[in-house]
Amino acid sequence: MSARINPSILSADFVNLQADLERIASADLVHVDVMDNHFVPNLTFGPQMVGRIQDVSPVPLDVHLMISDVDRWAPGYAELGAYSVTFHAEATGDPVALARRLRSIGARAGIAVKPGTPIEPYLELLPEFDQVLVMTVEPGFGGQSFMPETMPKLQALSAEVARTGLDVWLQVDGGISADTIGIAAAAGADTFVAGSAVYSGSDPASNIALLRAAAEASTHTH
Ligand SMILES: O=C(CO)[C@H](O)[C@H](O)COP(=O)(O)O
Repeated sequence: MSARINPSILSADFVNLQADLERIASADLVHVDVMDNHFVPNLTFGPQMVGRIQDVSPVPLDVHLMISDVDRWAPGYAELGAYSVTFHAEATGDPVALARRLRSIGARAGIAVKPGTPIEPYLELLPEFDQVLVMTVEPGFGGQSFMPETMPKLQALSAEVARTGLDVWLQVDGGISADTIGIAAAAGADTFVAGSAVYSGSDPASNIALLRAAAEASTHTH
């Protein structure tokens, strides 16, 4: 497996964002955390800012919407050219309709689940999605500890992907570091969001390489 590493710009310097985007040019995608201070108790930015990130980013955008009223707002992120748009299962009554809308605009459609949300209702819907994001912390803030109790959800998803042969990426987000990435990879994740672990220290490119190697080593072992 080739592990995808998507740095989260929640840990970047918002005042020097263009420079911090250029420092992660070796990443697969840039993970863009949109928060509305309603769905989660934190606030980042909206479509205008994401549009400018899209203009200058050296890698395509993996937009993670931690917002309410997602049926209204998500299509706009696809329209501005995001490579993928992920919304929370908890924020919509009709995830299939929204995923179809995102795909019709040209974005990859992703569905995310908080740590307390079961994955079983979504397993049979997998053909409707390009990626599933299993949150490994409560969404809202960077720098939290990885929750290993979320791993059975990845194992269930991974088994379903293997059974069906679908090309659905399995993403984890929260507390991913060189110490924890192998746990998620062994459980079936192939796409890894990391904020603190990428932007801590002076060399994000080395951190990305370290995370990629740790994920791939664990996948080959298991
Ligand atoms: O979605 C997020 C928070 O809700 C962030 O992407 C995530 O927390 C990344 O931060 P870290 O790697 O430091 O845990």
